[in-house]
Amino acid sequence: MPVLQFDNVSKHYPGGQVALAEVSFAVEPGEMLFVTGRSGAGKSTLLRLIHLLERPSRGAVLFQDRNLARVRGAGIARHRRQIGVVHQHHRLLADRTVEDNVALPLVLRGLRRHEIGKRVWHLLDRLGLGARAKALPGQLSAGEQQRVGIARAVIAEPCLLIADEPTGNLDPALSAEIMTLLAGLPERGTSVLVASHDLMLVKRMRKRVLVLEQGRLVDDIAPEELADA
Ligand SMILES: Nc1ncnc2c1ncn2[C@@H]1O[C@H](COP(=O)(O)OP(=O)(O)OP(=O)(O)O)[C@@H](O)[C@H]1O
Repeated sequence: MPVLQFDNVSKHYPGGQVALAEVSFAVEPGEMLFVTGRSGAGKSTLLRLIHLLERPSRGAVLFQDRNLARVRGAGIARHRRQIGVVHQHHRLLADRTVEDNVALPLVLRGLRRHEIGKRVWHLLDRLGLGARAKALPGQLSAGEQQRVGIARAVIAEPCLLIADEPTGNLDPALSAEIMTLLAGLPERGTSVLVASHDLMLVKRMRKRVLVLEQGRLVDDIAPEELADA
């Protein structure tokens, strides 16, 4: 069963702007893929539909075989808890330590303090952030801040991780590092969907690539096709 499926999805914003037009694709458990395209191609809209910040004008978005059109009210927060989100700007809480920021999704799920501490420290260690656990976000470099943002997004082991331009404000070397982290970090079984306009960087990752052009899905490139890119 795909973790995520877009079935002929169109999105028109009020005012008539067509952001997505008849987009169909499926994402399997554990798959990593990129969505790329120029500014305005519809990448953010696609992610916003998954996170229920927008609703399709036509067609259906299915998450684990469930049509999201049926998810309403309190179900929206429940749905969002199953998805990890990495933002372009990390959106960490400035007055909380790295450790507390990463712990937050587990605190919201009501896990015991001891269990939270264990999981947070284990993940921070894997990310090379162990020594920064007690620092405030403002005391970290941009790359470190983004790594903390990723840690927070994956700590609760979501079945889907989505990232909108996660390297938007980082230099090329750091961008590659963050993309590699996104590809390798999630537990097995977590699917990862990353929106990025940086086609060169995306191609180098050798993963499946969806290409959007003015809201249309014009290409769905398999990793094998990128072997010589
Ligand atoms: N809230 C909105 N109201 C009206 N039009 C919108 C809205 N959000 C996006 N759009 C339009 O929909 C189209 C797709 O926008 P979207 O933000 O999804 O593209 P994008 O590929 O993520 O672009 P970028 O890389 O610049 O973030 C654009 O033409 C945009 O102007």
